[in-house]
Amino acid sequence: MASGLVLSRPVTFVTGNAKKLDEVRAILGQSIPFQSLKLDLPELQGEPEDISKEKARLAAVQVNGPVLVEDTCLCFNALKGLPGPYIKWFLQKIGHQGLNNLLRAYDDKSAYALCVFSFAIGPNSEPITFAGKTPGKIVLPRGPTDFGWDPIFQPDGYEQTYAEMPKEEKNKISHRFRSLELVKSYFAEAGYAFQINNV
Ligand SMILES: O=P(O)(O)OP(=O)(O)OP(=O)(O)OC[C@H]1O[C@@H](n2cnc3c(O)ncnc32)[C@H](O)[C@@H]1O
Ligand SMILES: [Mg+2]
Repeated sequence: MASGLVLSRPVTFVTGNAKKLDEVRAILGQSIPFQSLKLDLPELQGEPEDISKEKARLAAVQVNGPVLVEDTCLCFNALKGLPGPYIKWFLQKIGHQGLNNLLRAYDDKSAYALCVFSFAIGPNSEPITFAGKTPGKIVLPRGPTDFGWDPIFQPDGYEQTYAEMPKEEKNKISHRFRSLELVKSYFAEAGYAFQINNV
């Protein structure tokens, strides 16, 4: 077997969010074999990369093996990147309308979606991060409301919000897709393979 990133177990993608898992499955296809585990990991406060890395460390301890996690932010330029990693709580408390209201005092409605994947080989390894970004703007909600802030995010160059787009279209341009492109290149360059009986 060629040397490289040879793991004794497949990677486990750990998330508490079923919609993320659906997208990761659709985007990765057969390119990286993985299993999933539903766990709501505690999250640090701070910079997106640090939050994502810490999630990976905690996940690797729980799984005791190789893990992928991600943390997703929605960043308003007028608010210097906030709500950013705290978007989940803002969305839960004030909803789509409240998020629009936050920007009423500003002409600048531009924003970006940021997804930071982290990969850790195991509980004792330093996680590696992969950040994907999609620029856009915050609009009044349009489209189905089944996934987070999709109805209020309209990516640059599109007339539709993420929620209004066919899933395949979102998955070609999304923050998650862009981050996963980097993950895929990393695994391809590292010569990823997993061998059940090795190690
Ligand atoms: O277990 P984890 O993976 O942390 O799942 P989570 O739902 O807690 O996710 P985050 O901590 O990354 O918080 C991101 C918030 O943004 C939402 N979200 C994530 N990706 C999204 C996307 O592509 N479109 C719309 N909303 C999204 C998600 O539902 C959360 O409310
Ligand atoms: Mg979370």
